[in-house]
Amino acid sequence: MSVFTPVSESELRSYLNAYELGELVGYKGIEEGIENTNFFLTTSHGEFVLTLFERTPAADLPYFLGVMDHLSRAGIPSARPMPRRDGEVLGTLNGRATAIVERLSGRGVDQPSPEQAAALGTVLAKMHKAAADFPAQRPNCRGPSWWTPALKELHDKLPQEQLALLQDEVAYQARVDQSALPGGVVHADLFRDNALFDGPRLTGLIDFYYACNDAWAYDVAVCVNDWAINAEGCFNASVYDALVGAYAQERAFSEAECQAWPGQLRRAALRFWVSRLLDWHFPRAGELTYSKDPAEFERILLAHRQRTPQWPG
Ligand SMILES: Nc1ncnc2c1ncn2[C@@H]1O[C@H](COP(=O)(O)OP(=O)(O)OP(=O)(O)O)[C@@H](O)[C@H]1O
Ligand SMILES: N[C@@H](CCO)C(=O)O
Repeated sequence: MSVFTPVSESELRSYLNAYELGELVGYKGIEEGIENTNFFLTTSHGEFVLTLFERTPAADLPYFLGVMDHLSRAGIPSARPMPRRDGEVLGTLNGRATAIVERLSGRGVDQPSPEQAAALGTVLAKMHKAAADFPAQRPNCRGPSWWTPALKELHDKLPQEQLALLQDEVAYQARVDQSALPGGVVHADLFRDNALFDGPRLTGLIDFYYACNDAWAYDVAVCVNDWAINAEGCFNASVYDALVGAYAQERAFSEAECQAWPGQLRRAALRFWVSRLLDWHFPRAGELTYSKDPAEFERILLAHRQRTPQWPG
């Protein structure tokens, strides 16, 4: 259950006075999601999602909401933030920074078909191109300056073998030159639960709260690790081919990206292995939600270190 901050009907009615979204018809807490408090809202004007930001740093919210707004205006299926009467997209409710965005149709997928993976690849490449003129910048907060102290924190929690693997991978990543890779705004967390589908049609990209400026190939690698590789580290060849093939058709990888591809897959695996280890060993006080299994990403990283696929093409 992920309603960390309850909201009463009267609090919500009063909060909605700041918007031009009509009368409240109903609302319901959303159980999925482990970072923020989310509600589905129905008003006389339509369907929306209300988010009370619990963990996301307030200073970054204008960037995230700006990216969503920019992309939805460019025809990418991301939820448009609803402006308040004063023109702002952020408000405060029960002590939390709060936003209302449009509710997108569709549902997440657990086992994507090649068709759905291709739809994701196409939209991801379009998203990268559409955000190329987004003016604001935000560095990736899950890079070397984050995982180096994270490993120190984890030092006493992990067996020597895991620590050695993590340290070796961090050392490898430090030798990779990212500067030659083209990039821009990336989603950076586009797992299966952050894409909504209606059958084969991709109807929504959600949860832009790790979006940042980074290499585009890294964003593709984050997707591949979750969409095309199972928890044992085995590739699903048809999903992989469909995803990267559709991406490449929309935006071809440069020579530098092709060469960097194996390292990007490893970087993406390292990032989520470390964040899951932190969530596992240092759960939030009062946490009621489950932590995701860190070992999945250990296996994925090991698989990449043993036999990484080259970029097809
Ligand atoms: N704009 C939207 N349209 C439709 N459904 C949405 C929208 N935003 C969120 N949802 C629903 O709410 C759920 C939780 O949202 P989200 O994934 O953003 O949660 P979170 O707690 O902020 O992040 P995380 O997934 O990292 O835990 C999603 O799984 C989806 O069902
Ligand atoms: N997508 C992440 C959680 C949210 O950042 C994971 O599966 O570890």
